[in-house]
Amino acid sequence: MSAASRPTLAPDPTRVAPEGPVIFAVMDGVGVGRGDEGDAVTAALTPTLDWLRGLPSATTLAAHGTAVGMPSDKDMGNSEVGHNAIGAGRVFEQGAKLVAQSIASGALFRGEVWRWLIEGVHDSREPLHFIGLLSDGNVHSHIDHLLALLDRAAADAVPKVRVHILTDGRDVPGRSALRYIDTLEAALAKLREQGFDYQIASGGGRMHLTMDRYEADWAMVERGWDVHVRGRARKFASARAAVETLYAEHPELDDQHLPGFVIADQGGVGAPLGPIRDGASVVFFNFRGDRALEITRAFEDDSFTEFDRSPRPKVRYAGMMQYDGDLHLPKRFLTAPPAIDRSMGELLAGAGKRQLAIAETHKFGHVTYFWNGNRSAPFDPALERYIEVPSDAKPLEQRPWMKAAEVTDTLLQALREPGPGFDLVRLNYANGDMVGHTGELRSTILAVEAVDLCLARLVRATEQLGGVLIVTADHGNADQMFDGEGEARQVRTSHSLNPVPLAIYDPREPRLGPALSLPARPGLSNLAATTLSLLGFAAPDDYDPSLLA
Ligand SMILES: O=C(O)[C@H](O)COP(=O)(O)O
Ligand SMILES: [Mn+2]
Ligand SMILES: [Mn+2]
Repeated sequence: MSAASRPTLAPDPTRVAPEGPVIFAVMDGVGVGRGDEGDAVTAALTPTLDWLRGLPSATTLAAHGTAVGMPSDKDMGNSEVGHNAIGAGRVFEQGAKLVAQSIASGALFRGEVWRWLIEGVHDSREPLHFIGLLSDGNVHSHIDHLLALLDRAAADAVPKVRVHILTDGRDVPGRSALRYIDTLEAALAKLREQGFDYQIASGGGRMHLTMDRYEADWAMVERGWDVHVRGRARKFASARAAVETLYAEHPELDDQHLPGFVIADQGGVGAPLGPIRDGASVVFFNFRGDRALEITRAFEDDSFTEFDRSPRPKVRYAGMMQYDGDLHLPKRFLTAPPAIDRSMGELLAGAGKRQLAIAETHKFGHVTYFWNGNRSAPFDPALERYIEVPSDAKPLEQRPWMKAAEVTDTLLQALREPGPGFDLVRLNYANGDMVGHTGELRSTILAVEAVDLCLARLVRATEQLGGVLIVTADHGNADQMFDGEGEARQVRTSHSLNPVPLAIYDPREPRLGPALSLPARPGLSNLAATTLSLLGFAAPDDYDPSLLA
């Protein structure tokens, strides 16, 4: 967009921007729990967070369910919807809801992309393949969407379907894969009774294959290519047999980390059921983009060099959604993504303000792509600097400090460079969330403590630079490491439904933080207007209101 056509921001005459930067720190996955045994945030030694939460400007924010555009308040928050709400200052109906609506209204199946996929396999007699995350987590996908697509494929007389399943264990209980496999198998068996050849063809853990994000580990995607496309992995007679065998052989693994497998005919010793060949149609049925972009590029990108795809099948490929609006990935998609426009990043770029976004690899796209409304490119490269601090590929429960210190080092160095400073810093600490997903309580406590050490450095830098510090989170995770109590207690690897903390530290204020004026249910979507206000601007009228009094 040219500078002339960019939306503009009006000044807020009642506010004076600080001399230094507004530093907006997202502690990923650090919610406000119940202070019980499984609350790693309360258990952690966090003197700085405790002090921040004692400021008059501290409160808690809704970060799940309808407050972030999810279908219902039973839905957890997640990084995508959380950072979208933070960045855009409004609540948009998110992928989970848009796909469900489009299926319910039939719009998805009336669209030309669905018809193109179906026509392709009618002509080629190759299967229609579905690849995606098999659970009801509703973070990246929902099994109900897959079931609806299968029914419709049968109604459209597609004779042969192959499903490639990624087991979850990260947005749902750690070992719950069989539940979803049984549901899927029952639906497939029903369709087979009607004469259709519909089968599960391959699978594996989502954190072992296919669903890498932000190019942290391309080898994961290559493993997925081998399993789904080439049909190369250990063979089993059924997905249930695969998962049961892998559970028994690897007592330490949950569903997210299961090795890849293929289903083969002749009771598991014959040919793999579903390699992807020329003429096939392929639907990646996840709606969320971060972990869908790399496999999408492997299918679509002609100048791809990340690994050797040969022989690369010529297929008709579509995503459940478009995953990146700037890069137009994928080219074809079944549901239009939320039309997130005029995010705070775009408005500030339009106002000539300088922004720095920084995180380690695991969360790099959260402060860039998600924050910008699922666009990866800066609005104005002359005004925006995006810094990725490389993550380790090592098990995070063994290194819960992750790269928090390095992120802070790099940030503080950038803030002390000579020349025009940054007006806004967008920062994410991955620890609470990424280590929370391992289900390891002790490691997660350390993860939260590592973040707290960094917050202390941010507090000092804020004072030295004459800035303002905003500390919050995108959703809970570390705050709830168990489900159930007593005998029924289970490790919880997924996010929580808890609210998240908010504190604004402004050393210029007599009570060290601005007075807040809170709506009935303050949420993440109030933070964009709040941030713009701290920077001396009035937010657009359709933004959810600022929390400053
Ligand atoms: O992708 C993931 O790691 C989980 O499904 C959700 O976690 P996030 O929303 O914090 O990324
Ligand atoms: Mn997150
Ligand atoms: Mn998470």
